Amino acid sequence: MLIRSLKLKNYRNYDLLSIDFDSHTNILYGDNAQGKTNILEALYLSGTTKSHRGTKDRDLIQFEHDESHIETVVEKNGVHFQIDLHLKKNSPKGIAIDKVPIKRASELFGIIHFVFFSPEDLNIIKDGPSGRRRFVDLELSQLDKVYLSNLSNYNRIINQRNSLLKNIYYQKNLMETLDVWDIQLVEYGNKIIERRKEFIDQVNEIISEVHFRLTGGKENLVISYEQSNGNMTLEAALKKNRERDLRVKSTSVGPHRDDLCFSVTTCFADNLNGDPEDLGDNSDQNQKSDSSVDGSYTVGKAIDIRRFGSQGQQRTAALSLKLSEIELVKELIHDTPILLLDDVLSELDKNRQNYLLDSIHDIQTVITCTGLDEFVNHRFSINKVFHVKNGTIEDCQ
Ligand SMILES: Nc1ncnc2c1ncn2[C@@H]1O[C@H](COP(=O)(O)OP(=O)(O)OP(=O)(O)O)[C@@H](O)[C@H]1O
Repeated sequence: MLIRSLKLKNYRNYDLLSIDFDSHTNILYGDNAQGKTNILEALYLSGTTKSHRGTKDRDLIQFEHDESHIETVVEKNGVHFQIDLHLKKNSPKGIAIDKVPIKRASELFGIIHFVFFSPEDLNIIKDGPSGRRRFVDLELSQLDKVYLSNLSNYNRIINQRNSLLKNIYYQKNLMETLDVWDIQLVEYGNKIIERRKEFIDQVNEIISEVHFRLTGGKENLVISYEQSNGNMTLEAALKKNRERDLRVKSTSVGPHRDDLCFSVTTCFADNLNGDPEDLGDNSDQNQKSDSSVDGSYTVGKAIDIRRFGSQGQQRTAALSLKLSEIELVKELIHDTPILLLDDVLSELDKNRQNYLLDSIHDIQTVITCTGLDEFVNHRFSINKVFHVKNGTIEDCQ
């Protein structure tokens, strides 16, 4: 799949924009706050109907306007599709495929798939659980229609249950209705947990090798899904926490409180084979404890890098996660997704930049940056360069 073109009208800081993309590497460069990320956001919106920044539609519309238009032409299996989004200040957005209006965003499924990579993604392990849940939800919402529908039902139920918990404080007779919400919460919650676990299993099949190579053979990385209900069933945990929920007027267990754990084991190689270009900057972070000897290297104790990892270790694991996401999406959709790289290169050291650029040479990519030095230094082949300046674009090649 490829993006061929994008047109914007009254979107963020663009009055009018028309841009044709190359099928390989496209660079948008310019100073800060000129509108580079706005273009990536508009592309992402045309595939998912949502802003990657979580911005509401009304804030995407250009100041002092009531409506905005995004028109994207994509190509899939040699066939062109035109996706139109019509954002309105006071009513839901209109979406059309080839000028035929669609009712549900899920009808866009399968036409286009984006992987968005921003500097915030590099902090996914260091920051709190909400970013990690968001990562899974954003990806699964593009991969799985049923998941998207279960998630929106679940979120609706959580909102209803939380407002009920508040109202019970004033109207005790409402207590009887709590069971009805709990039954539905368990039904959708379990479906979400099951699908997330399956997704994490799929990521694990890829990430261990990616991470091993990225750290020059020094680390193994495994992700596990952590349920807020621990070993209890969701139903039992809801019952157990009911008193507390009523007191704090909020639902304390369920997939909206779950997390991902990132465990790293360090490999102490006596005679490490392969070609560890030394990417690791955290070799002394782990204590050599509880070691067991496995062939030519010794494996240290697993540590939870959310709590005990060095910053470098956390960022490398985050890069492994993103690279694995790209690989997994490729496998699952039997096509290459489109990669949107928002000023990520400047956040990485030379070796990791190299690794990332090498990994994406076969994917259509739109990259934002403030300068072109990184690409020149890496002799990375660029197919199209656009200079972004204050809501206008100049085609440089
Ligand atoms: N609704 C809106 N209407 C008009 N302009 C907007 C709107 N929302 C944001 N902007 C403007 O868009 C610009 C920011 O654009 P963007 O986030 O794409 O910057 P950028 O070029 O990616 O910058 P950086 O390199 O700092 O990330 C700012 O000038 C901001 O004022």
